[in-house]
Amino acid sequence: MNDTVLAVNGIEVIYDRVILVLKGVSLQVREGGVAALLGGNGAGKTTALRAISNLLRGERGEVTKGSIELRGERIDDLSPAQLVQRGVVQVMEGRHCFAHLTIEENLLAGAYTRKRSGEIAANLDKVYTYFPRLKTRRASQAAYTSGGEQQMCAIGRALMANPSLVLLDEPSMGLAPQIVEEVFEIVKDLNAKERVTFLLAEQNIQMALRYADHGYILENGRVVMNGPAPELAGNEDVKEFYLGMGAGQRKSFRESKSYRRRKRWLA
Ligand SMILES: Nc1ncnc2c1ncn2[C@@H]1O[C@H](COP(=O)(O)OP(=O)(O)OP(=O)(O)O)[C@@H](O)[C@H]1O
Repeated sequence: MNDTVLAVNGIEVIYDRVILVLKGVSLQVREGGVAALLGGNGAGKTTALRAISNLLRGERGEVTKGSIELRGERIDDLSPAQLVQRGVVQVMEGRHCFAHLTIEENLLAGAYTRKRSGEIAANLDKVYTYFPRLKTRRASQAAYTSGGEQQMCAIGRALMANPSLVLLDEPSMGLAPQIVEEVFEIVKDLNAKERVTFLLAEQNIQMALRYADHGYILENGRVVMNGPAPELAGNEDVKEFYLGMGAGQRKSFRESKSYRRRKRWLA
């Protein structure tokens, strides 16, 4: 049985017609899974998510090769709004709540694809069940809530559209470790109880690998390694280069010892 919900097949992304940022990225996300796209600053994680949710055009970016499929159907030409209708919602990096609206108004803004008020009320209740902090802060203006609450609001707002696949860009950004953990625990809960599939982009590789079931390590626009999360977390190269557990500083993942050894094997 093929349980792949999202398949990205060898995509190339170019910004401003000349800046080649993704150089043939492929990945799969299975239905009900939590996949993590991992890598440092500028690796191309956000670009990959923008390509999937068709948000590149506003950035003068373009997918120039490859294809993207949702449950076996090409979605490359669908608008972000059509993607939301199909259950694909992106939570952008940096939270992007409407600062002057209250938390509840922000959440309701995420329900614009829903027509029935009963359904909207039920979704709001569901969001408050998963994010009790948001319920407490429902009447507060988003600008005056904490970074963690704003991140929760951004995820909650995405959930108001009843998504089956959430693309979550750097949920840990700028948050204290304890709050990051709280956010990831909620993601885990939503995944387990609501069967929401997640593709998350993260620099916090250690944390992401604790919650994801599969990871893709992106470096300089290419997937340099992928595998089940526990395997990646235990991998010597990953530990050495990304988790800071090895000796010495390396400039690139490609320089870590066994990666080079493996390349020779594969050559
Ligand atoms: N709109 C743009 N125009 C030109 N180049 C861009 C644009 N957006 C991103 N880039 C470049 O693409 C590369 C990948 O950026 P991207 O934001 O996808 O990386 P990232 O892995 O998400 O990193 P970060 O965690 O810092 O956001 C970087 O070199 C960046 O400078």
